[in-house]
Amino acid sequence: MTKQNVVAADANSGINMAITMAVSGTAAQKPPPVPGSYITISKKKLLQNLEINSGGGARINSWVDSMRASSPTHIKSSLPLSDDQNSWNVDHPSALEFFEQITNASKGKQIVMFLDYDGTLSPIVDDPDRAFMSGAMRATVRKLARYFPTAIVSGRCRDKVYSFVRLAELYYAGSHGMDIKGPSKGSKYKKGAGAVLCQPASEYLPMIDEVYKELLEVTKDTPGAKVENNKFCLSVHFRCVDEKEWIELAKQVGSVLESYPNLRLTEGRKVLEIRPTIKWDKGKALEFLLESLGYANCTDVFPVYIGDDRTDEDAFKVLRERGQGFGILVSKTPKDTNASYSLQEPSEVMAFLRRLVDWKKLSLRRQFRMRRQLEEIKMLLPN
Ligand SMILES: O=P(O)(O)OC[C@H]1O[C@H](O[C@H]2O[C@H](CO)[C@@H](O)[C@H](O)[C@H]2O)[C@H](O)[C@@H](O)[C@@H]1O
Repeated sequence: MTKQNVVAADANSGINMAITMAVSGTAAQKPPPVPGSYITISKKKLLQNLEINSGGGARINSWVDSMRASSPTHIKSSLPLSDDQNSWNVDHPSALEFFEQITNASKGKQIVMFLDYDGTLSPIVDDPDRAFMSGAMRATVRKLARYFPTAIVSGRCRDKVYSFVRLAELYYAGSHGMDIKGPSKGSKYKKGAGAVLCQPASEYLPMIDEVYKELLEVTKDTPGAKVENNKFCLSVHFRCVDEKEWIELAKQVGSVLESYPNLRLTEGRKVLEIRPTIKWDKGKALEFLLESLGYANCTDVFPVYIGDDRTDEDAFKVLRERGQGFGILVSKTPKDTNASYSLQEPSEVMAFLRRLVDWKKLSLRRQFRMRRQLEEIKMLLPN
């Protein structure tokens, strides 16, 4: 594990490590995963290693110690952050500071915008039901969608994220991309008039509902735990759970998932995410949306994906592999990422989106002026 990766650990790295150790054995056997990385956990292994049935109390205590030791407050104080920060700034420069480099790279191409919601358009808050985006952000995204096809790609249920964003002219990919719908009105990029375009996990709906109820039941006595039904996937939030209870919560989740081999567990920001094992993620959703917009095999498309979470890495990776456009990671601290640029927080995302709109307006005006001048020159020329 590099120093940079250690510093990058989000505040949920503790439970990350607990689950990783639950999966892979003790801390000494294997290093914890790179904090920015995307982990998929086999429920069987999770359960076995948590030793729910064989009373692995001592081991669990040592996990808790590791969780405490790995939380950013403990690490930050003992590492020279500035070195990491410096190399991070070089490798993932600010998309605001390097704005011209970005727009130059997009010249002659159609920019398509992909925006994650939580932590990108709205600040992270304790209560997931109150993660509202500001009116100013909404106005900015509305303007953005006038100039570029724009999609919201979220782990949340599509209806829920729509109720926060409230812009009918956008594409929405909810449930980590497993529920995609086109703009219902007001978009020149509209395809399929608000139709549901893709729901690759629809057969999982009854199972997800069942697991939701079971998770509600098993976690009901864990103060601060919150289970969120995101339609094709579920979230178990531990942001408000005392660190001492994290292992217990992981056990509770493991005990339910044991009976569902077709579901997998991944992690977000202080949240355990349960979803179908199908090969579908935000990266696949991005590809699907590009295809729906008619840019499947185009070289003149420039997708820009802005996100803050591990699940956004799938989309960053797709862009890197396609060699098209780029990802922007929203983060204040260095993280292991496939994004090319960074922005620190939602307010910077808004500033970046505004600049993009202003830049586009200006270049359209320039194009218009040039066309008019050409027309005038043509008129002056003899036939
Ligand atoms: O893909 P996203 O739009 O980023 O959704 C990922 C998860 O976001 C939400 O949880 C996160 O934001 C909450 C509100 O700020 C915060 O309380 C929580 O700790 C974060 O993990 C959402 O509630 C989850 O269902 C999404 O999976």
